[in-house]
Amino acid sequence: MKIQFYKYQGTGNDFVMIDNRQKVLFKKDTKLIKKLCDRKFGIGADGLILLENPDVKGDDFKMVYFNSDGNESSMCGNGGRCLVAFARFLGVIENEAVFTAIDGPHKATVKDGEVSLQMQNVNEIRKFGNVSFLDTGSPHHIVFTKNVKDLKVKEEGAAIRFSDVYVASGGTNVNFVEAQEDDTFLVRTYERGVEDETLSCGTGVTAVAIAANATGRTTGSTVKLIVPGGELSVSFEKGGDDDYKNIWLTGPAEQVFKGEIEC
Ligand SMILES: N[C@H](CCC[C@H](N)C(=O)O)C(=O)O
Repeated sequence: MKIQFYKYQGTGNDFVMIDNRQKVLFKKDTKLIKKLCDRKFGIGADGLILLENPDVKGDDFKMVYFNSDGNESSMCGNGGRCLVAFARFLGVIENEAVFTAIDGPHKATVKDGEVSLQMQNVNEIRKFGNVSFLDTGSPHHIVFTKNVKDLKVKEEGAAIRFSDVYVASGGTNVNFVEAQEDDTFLVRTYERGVEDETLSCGTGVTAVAIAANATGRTTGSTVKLIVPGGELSVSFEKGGDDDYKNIWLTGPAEQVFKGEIEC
């Protein structure tokens, strides 16, 4: 069977995109999805995303996300932004989208080559000294530290991701953060399900921006995140303590190439 695919990347977080409105791909085929994401034996990507017909009235489409280990996973912020760009390329939307992903409904807008994605509200943030933990559609352990550029992210991230604290609940993503200015942070991320450092993590930088505000490390409601793959921004409204809504993740999302693969 030949499958047509498109390759997208958002600040270096890269994805195989498939228009699955005609049900070309069998979702439970973990082995196939893992192979398609393999950087030597397949197309190569951090994840694979299906654009599907909407289940919810009023939606433009549905998002189904798989990590490169082949397993369906929680929300992908950069992937959601790339999916909106893909839907626009296919003519499914113009410059606005409403869709449903595993973590619920999302709105998105496309403007000046950037995609802004509304993320789920946050109302629970656990804080222990320089560590925070919160879920922005995916779980994120955040370490505020120094000299982030010298860290062994894969090693140190895996140790936390597979620690007793998290392993029973399915693990977590791990973000190492260094303040640059009041409203700017450097972030490097170890991603669950990729089991390596990725060049960017959308739900991760969203979690970092909110944790920075919730712990008083930034006073603004728009935060710039510098990741190895580029720059993203996160804006939000703060209600009461640890109560954040109207959260938007903004950044580039580009088509790299398209292809066909026999599988
Ligand atoms: N690896 C994450 C999902 C993708 C998150 C990331 N690619 C993003 O942009 O949010 C997890 O299993 O929790």
